[in-house]
This record gives sequence, C-alpha cells and structure tokens, in this order.
Amino acid sequence: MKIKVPASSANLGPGFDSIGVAISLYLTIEVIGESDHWQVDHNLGDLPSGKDNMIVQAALSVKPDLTPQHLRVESDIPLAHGLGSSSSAIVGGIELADQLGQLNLAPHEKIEIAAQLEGHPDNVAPTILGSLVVGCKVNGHFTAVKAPVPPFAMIAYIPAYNLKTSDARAVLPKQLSFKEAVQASAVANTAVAALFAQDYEKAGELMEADLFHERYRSKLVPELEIIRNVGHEHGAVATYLSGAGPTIMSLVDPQHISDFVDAVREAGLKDEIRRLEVAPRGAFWQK
Ligand SMILES: Nc1ncnc2c1ncn2[C@@H]1O[C@H](COP(=O)(O)OP(=O)(O)O)[C@@H](O)[C@H]1O
Ligand SMILES: N[C@@H](CCOP(=O)(O)O)C(=O)O
Repeated sequence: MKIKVPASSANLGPGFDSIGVAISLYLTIEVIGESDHWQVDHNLGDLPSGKDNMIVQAALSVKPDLTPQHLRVESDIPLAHGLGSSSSAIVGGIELADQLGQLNLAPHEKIEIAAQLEGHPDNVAPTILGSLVVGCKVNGHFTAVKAPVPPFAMIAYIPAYNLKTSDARAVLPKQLSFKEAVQASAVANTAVAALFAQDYEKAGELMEADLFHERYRSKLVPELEIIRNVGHEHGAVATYLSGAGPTIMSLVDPQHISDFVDAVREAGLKDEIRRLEVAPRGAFWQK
C-alpha cells in the first residue's frame, strides 16, 4: 500500500498563512510491513531514518501506540524550496496513522491536526483537499474553503539554493501598524473575492500587491522582482513567492509559456524552470 501526497504552493501573494494550492509533485510513502522498530528508507539525503522522521512523528502524534512499520519514502518535492515539503510529510504521517489505526478521520479533522502541527493551514489544507483552498483559525479551530482554480499554467522558477521556512519567517516584522494591517488585509480580501469571481485581471494585480511578507523576503530571493517584471511583458497574469520561497511561481497564459520561459532565460536566470499542474486531488491511498 502506498500514500501519495501532493506538494503545495502557499500564500499566492497576499494570502499569507491562509491561501494555498495543491501541486502535482508527490511524496510517496510505501508501507512495506510491520517491524520491531520504525524504519524509513528514503531518497532525501540526511533526513532521519527512524522514529524521529517527521512523517513518523506526525503519525505518532495522532496515534502514539501505532505498531512500528518499515516504510519506503520517495519524493520529487524539493526540500526547503517553498513547495510545502514539510506539510506533505505531516499530512503523509496523518494519513498513515488514519489508515493503520483505522481511525476514519474526516477531512476537517485531518486539517485540524495538520494545521496545529504546521501552525497555519495554507499548505496542509490543499494538500489534504486538493486544488485551491483558503483557510484560517477561528474560535480555536481551523476552517477551510475550496476556491475555483485559475485556468493558467503554473510556471515555477526553482532556485538551486535552499531557504528554510523558519529563516524566511525570521525576516518578517513582529508587528504592522493598524493602518498597514488594514491595507494588507483589504488587498487580501479583494484578491480572494476576485479569485472567486474568476476575474483574473483583478486577481493578478492584487496577488502582486501583498503587504504581509514579500517586501521583507525579496532581499532573500532577488529573482522575484526580475521574474515579476518579465511576467508583465510576457504573458504572466501574476507572479508570487511560493510559500516562504525561494521558488517563484508565475501564472502564465498557456499560449505564452515558451515566450515567458525564453524571457526569464534572457534576464539571466539559469536555475530550473518547471511547468507544474494544480493537483485536483489531495493525499490518497493506492494499492
Ligand atoms: N519526507 C520528509 N521526511 C521527513 N522530513 C521532511 C520530509 N520533507 C520535509 N521534511 C522536513 O521539512 C524540512 C523542510 O521544511 P521547510 O523549511 O518548511 O520547507 P518546505 O516545506 O518549503 O520544503 C526539511 O528540512 C525536513 O526537515
Ligand atoms: N505561509 C507560510 C508558508 C510556508 O510555505 P513553505 O512551502 O515555504 O513551507 C510562509 O510564508 O511562511
């Protein structure tokens, strides 16, 4: 049995800690069988291979008495690159506990557990539900709503360097003034309204008008402004910092993909560019 868990791209500009979209790169967890200790064989460098692996930790946080398993983990989600690898690991662990422990958790219960572990729902909610999701914490619990998926190609520029989410959060201010907070939230609210109205001209402008995080993080990811400017001339409806970065995501009119990619190259950016798809389905099991 295998669990397949999609990646995710969070924030979409002003939806900081709130909006995310599931992406068609996958973490795969294969259950080989019971063992006398937790064993995680993986292709992910020096990540833990035992009980201290994040997937196992998430599973045990749901069901501490789970029988240890031998797992084989493969992933095409780059680590510490703003594509939600840690959220996919957490969601994978919750799915594992749900299946092995026959817990029959409902999607909203999985979101609650995963968002508590991750601290915010923007990656975990789409990773569980699939497609584009808006969520928040309210009255002490997490809530999430699916939104229409924009009909554009998701073109990711994936810099070679890593950026840990914790490092990219450390550059954010502790406080915003009341005036700034009102303006930042007004931009986010209107962006969400435009996404639901499927008015992508307005949505694109608003997705590029974030005031919560990108202006503080752009010094860590200087490619953001370059690609955003290229996008304005070459068919992108919006370019945003994917999660905490360093991946930069552009929503591009499918007719303009090669023009856009050529222009990014002409701007001197040499790292990986990938066309990704929105994953319509969240984490699932297969035989
Ligand atoms: N499959 C996995 N198994 C165990 N730990 C993982 C896995 N995927 C990610 N992680 C942990 O999450 C960290 C990356 O999380 P983070 O800095 O939030 O970046 P991102 O979620 O954007 O990839 C990795 O360094 C590792 O500690
Ligand atoms: N809202 C978070 C999202 C982090 O996503 P990740 O993919 O970088 O883990 C943030 O912007 O810090």
